[in-house]
Amino acid sequence: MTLVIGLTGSIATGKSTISNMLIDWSFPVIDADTISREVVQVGEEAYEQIVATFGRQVLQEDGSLNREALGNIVFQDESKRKKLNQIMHPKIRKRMLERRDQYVSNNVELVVMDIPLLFESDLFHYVDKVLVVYVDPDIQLDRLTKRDEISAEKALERINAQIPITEKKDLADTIVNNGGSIKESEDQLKDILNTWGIEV
Ligand SMILES: CC(C)(COP(=O)(O)OP(=O)(O)OC[C@H]1O[C@@H](n2cnc3c(N)ncnc32)[C@H](O)[C@@H]1O)[C@@H](O)C(=O)NCCC(=O)NCCS
Ligand SMILES: Nc1ncnc2c1ncn2[C@@H]1O[C@H](COP(=O)(O)OP(=O)(O)OP(=O)(O)O)[C@@H](O)[C@H]1O
Repeated sequence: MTLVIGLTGSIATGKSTISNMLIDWSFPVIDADTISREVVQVGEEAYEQIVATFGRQVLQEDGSLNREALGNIVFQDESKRKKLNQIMHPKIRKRMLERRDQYVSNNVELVVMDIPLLFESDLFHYVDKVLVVYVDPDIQLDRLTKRDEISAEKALERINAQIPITEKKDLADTIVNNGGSIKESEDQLKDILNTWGIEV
């Protein structure tokens, strides 16, 4: 039996930091952000639909997607974000589930699905356990502005495009509180996996 863990959080709470630990321990991680980049490669169906919907203003000179330009549009306008989600989410979900099913049919012990919008997109049905990477909202804002070198205003646009991390915390099977040191988070993660019968 494969245990399927849904790893989530909100923007900049530390999902990648935690998923990198799992990758270092050789557990398979299926990353929604990586897949969201695959499905918009030039010539893919989602790419064509994005150009048809948002116009060539969201392309770079070489024709590839200008992520910053598209981000500036969709994080300022919920109806445009919904349009983008309608184009991309079914395709991201399909690829993620195909990869999950491959791991399950190979009977691996554990597979992790790293999905920022696990709750927003109702994807928690596809996993056995939900692990939320939590930090207090003030730390989230501080880390996001520093990591992406953006203003608090821009950071809040992105934060407010998701369910608040304080609410996700209550929906989780368990949380890693990533407000302390990386080592403290790693210790919490090891304990959680051990509780779920996975040796690290
Ligand atoms: C708008 C885009 C082009 C901006 O690209 P950019 O490189 O700046 O950001 P990146 O993709 O690395 O996402 C960073 C974080 O933003 C948040 N985020 C991304 N898309 C969304 C969204 N539609 N709604 C809410 N939050 C989002 C997530 O926390 C994600 O981890 C891109 O985020 C995108 O294509 N989004 C739609 C697909 C999607 O929902 N991806 C999220 C994972 S399923
Ligand atoms: N425990 C920690 N202490 C200090 N800084 C941290 C800690 N964990 C993560 N960070 C930093 O906080 C920022 C956000 O972390 P990370 O990129 O892992 O978040 P994320 O949830 O994957 O973000 P996104 O939703 O954008 O994909 C990064 O700059 C990271 O280096």
